[in-house]
Amino acid sequence: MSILSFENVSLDYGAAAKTGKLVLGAINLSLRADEFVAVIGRSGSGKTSLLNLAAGFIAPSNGRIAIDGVTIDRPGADRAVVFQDDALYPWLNARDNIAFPLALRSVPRADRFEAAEKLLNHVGLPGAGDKKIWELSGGMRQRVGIARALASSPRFLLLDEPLGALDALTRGKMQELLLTIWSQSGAGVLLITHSIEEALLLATRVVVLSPDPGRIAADIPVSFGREVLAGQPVRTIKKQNAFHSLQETLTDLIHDEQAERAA
Ligand SMILES: Nc1ncnc2c1ncn2[C@@H]1O[C@H](COP(=O)(O)OP(=O)(O)OP(=O)(O)O)[C@@H](O)[C@H]1O
Repeated sequence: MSILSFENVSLDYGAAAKTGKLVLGAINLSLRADEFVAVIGRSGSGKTSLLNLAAGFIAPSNGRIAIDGVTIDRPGADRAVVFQDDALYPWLNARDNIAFPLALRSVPRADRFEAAEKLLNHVGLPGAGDKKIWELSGGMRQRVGIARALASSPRFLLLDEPLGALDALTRGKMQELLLTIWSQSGAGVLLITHSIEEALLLATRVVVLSPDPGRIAADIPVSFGREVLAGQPVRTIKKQNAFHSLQETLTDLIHDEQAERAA
């Protein structure tokens, strides 16, 4: 089983940032390919920076990020990224957006078409392949973005607030889709979210980043996502005492000075 690891990783954005400020300090974190890790933390605590490091978009100032012991120094097909802004190509229809990573790998057109159709079904958009991007709702666009991320069969899905711009109802449906995809794809998930509730509902571990410099204040195993996958209604899960109590703990860790004390 693949493991994505941050080994003593620190980050400053160097002279270009003109602050010289350490954004992340000595992060040690491992993500197995059967885990769903949600990262929460105050604005500016370094969540997106952490994800960009895992994606290989930026390099650490110290330490290293590795998959199965091999250092990551660039983006790769083994890691797929989905952002809040779907970043789809407006000149391509839904099917060709999904098939794009396969076209880059010179997969024959008929095979790309077939794979994209399967992925459209998988994300709940059967028959939508010919749709133009501007014909799709925000939720549908994120579904296409997730399908495109899955097209390269990544070992890790790196999700930066992918549901942040969606209305509550759509977000709820998409949360369940993310869980299903995680359980079926065999890819590990690293999810950045501002929603404590979302982190608790989806993740197998919730990591709290505290700021200045960003460091891990808590790393808490949770299991509500498995209850969702087993068909337990989300509203029932959210009523559990255990859910409330973890919600409070995480809120305190993020908003109180406890984060600093716990580090
Ligand atoms: N490209 C960059 N150049 C310089 N500084 C940056 C850059 N990107 C982020 N920063 C700084 O790094 C710190 C952490 O930013 P980051 O976006 O990783 O935090 P975040 O926790 O994701 O924040 P938010 O929740 O607001 O999205 C901030 O102080 C930010 O200003």
